Amino acid sequence: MKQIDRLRALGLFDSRVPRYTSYPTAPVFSTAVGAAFQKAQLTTLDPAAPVSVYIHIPFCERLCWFCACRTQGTQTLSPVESYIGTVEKELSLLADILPEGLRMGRLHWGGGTPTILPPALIHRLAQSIKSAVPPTTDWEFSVEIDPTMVDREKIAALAKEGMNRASIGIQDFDPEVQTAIGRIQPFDVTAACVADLRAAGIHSLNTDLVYGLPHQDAARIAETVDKVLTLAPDRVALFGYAHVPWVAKRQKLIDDTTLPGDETRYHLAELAAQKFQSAGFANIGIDHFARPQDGLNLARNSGHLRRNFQGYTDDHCPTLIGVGASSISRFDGGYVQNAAATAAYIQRIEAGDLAGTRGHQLTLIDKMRARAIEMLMCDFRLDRTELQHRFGSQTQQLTADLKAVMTTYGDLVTLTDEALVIEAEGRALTRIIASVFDAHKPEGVRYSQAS
Ligand SMILES: C=Cc1c2[nH]c(c1C)Cc1[nH]c(c(CCC(=O)O)c1C)Cc1[nH]c(c(C)c1CCC(=O)O)Cc1[nH]c(c(C)c1C=C)C2
Ligand SMILES: C[C@H]1O[C@@H](n2cnc3c(N)ncnc32)[C@H](O)[C@@H]1O
Ligand code: MET
Ligand code: SF4
Repeated sequence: MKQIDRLRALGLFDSRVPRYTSYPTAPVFSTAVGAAFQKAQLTTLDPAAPVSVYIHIPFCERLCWFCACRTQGTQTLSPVESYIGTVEKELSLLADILPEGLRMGRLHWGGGTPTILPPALIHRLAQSIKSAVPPTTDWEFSVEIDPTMVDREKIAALAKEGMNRASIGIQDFDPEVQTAIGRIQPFDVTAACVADLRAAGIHSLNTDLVYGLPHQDAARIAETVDKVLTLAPDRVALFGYAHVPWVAKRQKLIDDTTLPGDETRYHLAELAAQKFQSAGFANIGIDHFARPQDGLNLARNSGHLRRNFQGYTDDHCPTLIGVGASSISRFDGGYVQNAAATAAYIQRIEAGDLAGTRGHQLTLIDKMRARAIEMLMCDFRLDRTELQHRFGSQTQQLTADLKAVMTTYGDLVTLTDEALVIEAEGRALTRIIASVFDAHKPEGVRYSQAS
């Protein structure tokens, strides 16, 4: 049987499984966990362990039709300015309850489009964050940047506040693909943005690409990859297009008859991956590539690669504090998500409350399954020895799942007393294999395709 037919028979094109940027995944969160839990977790943080901070900016000037991120369109700055005022109030609520001496090891601004902020607002927001949670001396500050919505002044403002990593959205350079996703982004504009970021001292530059977009074919994705290579990024994310118009309503603007079929989609991903490998990039997890000396590859090589809401990371801070509408915090005890709609978030903060509305309290078994799934997503290897060391006899709970994986995926995986390993030919099935260890699969949630 051809490899692709074998993968098809095992459900590659029919399975609908999460991307496991957390376990349990966000759709499983319940309203039983909210602001009270958030407050309890924040007040009891260990001040000696630096935290990561994520700031969500849910605004874009343009709304790309393919995009599944939580964001809203705006043509004026007034809602953005008033939102930043609310974020500052949330930061001061946090400062009131966080333990004395706590430091920020990582800061990430995402969205939406953080670069919709003019320089004055960039400075204001950065200062408010630093006064709520002062940075460590070796902190990292990364920002998601839309090359069509940024200029030298904004980059200079971000660099002055300490930005040392950046991630730019590219998706695809082909004009017909860009038209079909409602996102026009000339190569020249992107290249100028990259030059400005490098001149500002960015040492780790990521580019986001998407395969499976309307009208994409082998020649077009190959040309996009060649153009991306001329920009010399340090990291590349190559996401499979998630067509979920029932979640992201704006995707209804995409004519689904122009989407590449399952096999084409698979070959587009393979082709792009091969080109990045030939250019010297290392494979990172299921959908990232990194230069050998980039932190992401160093983390992978030393077994320190982790998965969080932004995808793969070398962040080692145990706690993530999410600030802004819909942002998710991760504490040792569990996850809390702020009110998702911007209006509801503003109402909560302006009333003087924390904005947590949904979440999940982690049991010991959840933590073990979370780590098992993270290891498969990061290393294609579930290290039984590590789990045994951390979770003792609880690991027996995984025996039936390990057996089920062996029965179904047979020669694509290897099971020993030390580890379950997904072999190279089986890696396309990683999300599906990880889902065997998911004990919280929700009823009625329709995830995107697994390939
Ligand atoms: C920044 C971009 C994206 C974020 N999520 C997605 C992208 C591309 C993709 C995505 N997330 C979800 C789905 C649907 C189910 C699936 O196919 O896996 C898709 C296509 C689910 C999801 N992820 C988060 C939440 C809250 C949900 C539930 C759906 C919803 O209510 O939106 C977590 C989450 N996703 C993103 C962020 C910034 C985030 C946490 C704050 C962005
Ligand atoms: C933050 C990054 O998420 C990716 N992104 C946004 N929407 C989708 C989607 N529907 N499917 C896959 N990737 C997506 C883009 O590459 C963006 O730059
Ligand atoms: N909004 C930016 C862009 O599209 C960053 C990636 S999408 C959150 O380029
Ligand atoms: S891709 Fe970026 S710019 Fe486009 S809608 Fe999504 S967040 Fe906004």
